[in-house]
Order: sequence, then structure tokens, then C-alpha cells
Amino acid sequence: MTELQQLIIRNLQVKPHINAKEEIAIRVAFLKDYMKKHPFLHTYVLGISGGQDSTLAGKLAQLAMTELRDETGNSAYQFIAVRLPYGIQNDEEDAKKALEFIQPDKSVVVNVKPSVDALVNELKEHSQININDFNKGNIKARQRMVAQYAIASQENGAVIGTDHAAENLTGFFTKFGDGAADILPLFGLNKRQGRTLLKELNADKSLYEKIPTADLEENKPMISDEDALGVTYEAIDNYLEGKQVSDEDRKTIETWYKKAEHKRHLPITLGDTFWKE
Ligand SMILES: NC(=O)c1ccc[n+]([C@@H]2O[C@H](COP(=O)([O-])OP(=O)(O)OC[C@H]3O[C@@H](n4cnc5c(N)ncnc54)[C@H](O)[C@@H]3O)[C@@H](O)[C@H]2O)c1
Ligand SMILES: Nc1ncnc2c1ncn2[C@@H]1O[C@H](COP(=O)(O)O)[C@@H](O)[C@H]1O
Ligand SMILES: O=P(O)(O)OP(=O)(O)O
Ligand SMILES: [Mg+2]
Repeated sequence: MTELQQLIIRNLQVKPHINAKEEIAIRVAFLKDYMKKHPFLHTYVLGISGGQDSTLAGKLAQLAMTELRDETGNSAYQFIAVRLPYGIQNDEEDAKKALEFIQPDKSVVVNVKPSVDALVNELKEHSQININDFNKGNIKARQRMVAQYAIASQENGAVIGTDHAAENLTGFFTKFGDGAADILPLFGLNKRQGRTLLKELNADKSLYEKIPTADLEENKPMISDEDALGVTYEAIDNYLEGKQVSDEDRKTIETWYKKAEHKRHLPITLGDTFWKE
């Protein structure tokens, strides 16, 4: 293992082996403890896409809130699941299936299309800035963040993020879009470990075998993360577990890692030196 691989594994706190039951218990307890420590907070808010990560984070949040209600008798503790389609979602059936599995206390749907289109049109008509399809994708992700924070602010809530080690490593998230959140219950897990947790939670196979996609680009509908990244999650997960990967995969993974370093820091200040290294 190279020094960089060791450093990344240490920073992202990935374990080479996990006990799924234990990991579920630790993460549910984390979500409960955070609520208990902050009496102002009563809800967790999370966008449910129908993908693996939000299905898992949503289930953990619902388990946490159910236990909190049972333990305290306080019915204000609620998990709010948010569907956030851009118009009609390509994989809407998967999002519905995820909600059936999670059984959230509350579920709302916010169509982000009108606000995304309004901004894109405003930039075009009044500033002559033509947003391309890829950048529009990132606006969708940021608009989803705005919607979740709007709900959290009204409902004494905290926004859950679905960032985990495999996404963090590659920077495969929109900065201040899906990358913006208050609490990250999947921290330290790679993609296959997340799948193992969903299996342990008795999720339907289709929910954890689903091909990961951000589905942000209209020109490339449902393009898989793996196609966009040029490397498989199998290789990323192996790398994060300290295993050997091919030279080509290592190069791709480490290039993404370095390129995304700025996303792992708060806005760069005069006192920061990380970007010089
Ligand atoms: N597959 C899809 O459907 C799809 C579509 C869009 C985005 N994505 C993915 O989402 C992620 C987001 O894309 P992205 O990273 O291009 O956009 P991003 O918005 O997350 O990050 C780019 C922004 O970060 C800032 N930035 C860039 N380099 C910087 C640096 N060195 N220092 C400080 N700030 C810097 C700039 O403001 C830039 O606009 C990517 O992983 C991308 O592949 C996927
Ligand atoms: N269509 C969506 N509805 C609700 N929430 C969504 C949707 N698409 C994405 N999200 C949220 O963003 C994160 C990241 O998604 P990626 O597929 O990793 O880009 C996802 O976990 C949802 O919380
Ligand atoms: O973040 P999600 O839930 O959309 O999962 P995936 O990244 O697997 O699409
Ligand atoms: Mg997804």
C-alpha cells in the first residue's frame, strides 16, 4: 500500500472489515445522540432519490426517530423524507420503493424544475450566460439542498447528507449541493459496506443492487457513476479497504482524490496551506 492510500484510509476512517449489525447500531445511536444533545432539534430531513445511499441513510434516520419517540414519549421527533424530482424523475418507481422500505414519519415532494429553470433562464435572458447541461446538473443538486434546508428551518430540523467514503474519495458530489449537510451517518463506509447494511436491514435486493447514478444530466440520462468516474466502485472499495488495485485504477482514483481536495475544506482563507501541497 502506498503512503497516499494509507493516508486516505486513515482520513476517511474506513474499516477493512465491518460487522453490519454493529455498524447499524452505532449510526442509529449517533443520530439519536445528536438530537438529544441539541434540544432545539426535532427532525431530520433527507432527500430520497431511490438510490442506495439515501435509502440507507433514510432507514437509519427513521429507526433513530422511532427509537427516540419510544424512549422519550415526545412525538415531535420525526423523520421527513423529501422527494426532489426535476420534473418527472426517470427512476420514480425506485424512489417510491425506497419510501415503502423506509416508512418515513412524513414524506413530501418538491419539484425543483421551476426554480432550476427560472435561474437558468434568468442567466440566459438577462446576463447572456448560457448554462450547459453539466453545470445545470449541479444547479439541480444545489436546488435540492435549498429545498431541504428550507424544510429543516421550518421544522426544527437538521439536514442529513449521504456522503460516504467512496464518494468523498472521488469528490463525486456537488460542492454545496448534495455535499452540503449537517450530519453524515454514512461517514466511513464504502459502497459495498453500505450495501451490506441495507441487506442486514432486509431491504429488497433491487434497492441495494441498483446501479449508482446522480442522474443530473439531460444529455446523459441515468449515466452511472462508474461511467462518469471511469473506475468501478469495486476498485474504489478495494482501495479503501487497503487492497491491491491495478495501476490504472489507482491513478484514476488518486487523480479524483487530489482534484477534489478543495471540496473537503471550508472556503480557502489566507491562513490555509493545504492547497499549496
Ligand atoms: N453524472 C451526472 O449526472 C453528473 C452531473 C453533474 C455533476 N456530476 C458530478 O457531480 C460532481 C460535481 O461536479 P463538479 O465537481 O464539476 O462541480 P462542483 O460544483 O461540485 O465543483 C466545481 C466548483 O468548485 C469550485 N472549484 C473548482 N476547483 C476548485 C479549486 N481547486 N479550489 C477551489 N474551488 C474550486 C468552483 O466554484 C467550481 O465551479 C462531479 O463529481 C460530477 O461528475 C455528475
Ligand atoms: N431525485 C432526487 N430526489 C431526492 N433526493 C435526491 C435526488 N437526487 C439526489 N438526491 C439527494 O442527493 C444525494 C446524492 O445523490 P447522488 O446520486 O449521489 O448524486 C442523494 O443521496 C439524495 O439525498
Ligand atoms: O445518493 P443516492 O441515494 O442517489 O445513491 P447513489 O449514489 O447510489 O445513486
Ligand atoms: Mg443517486
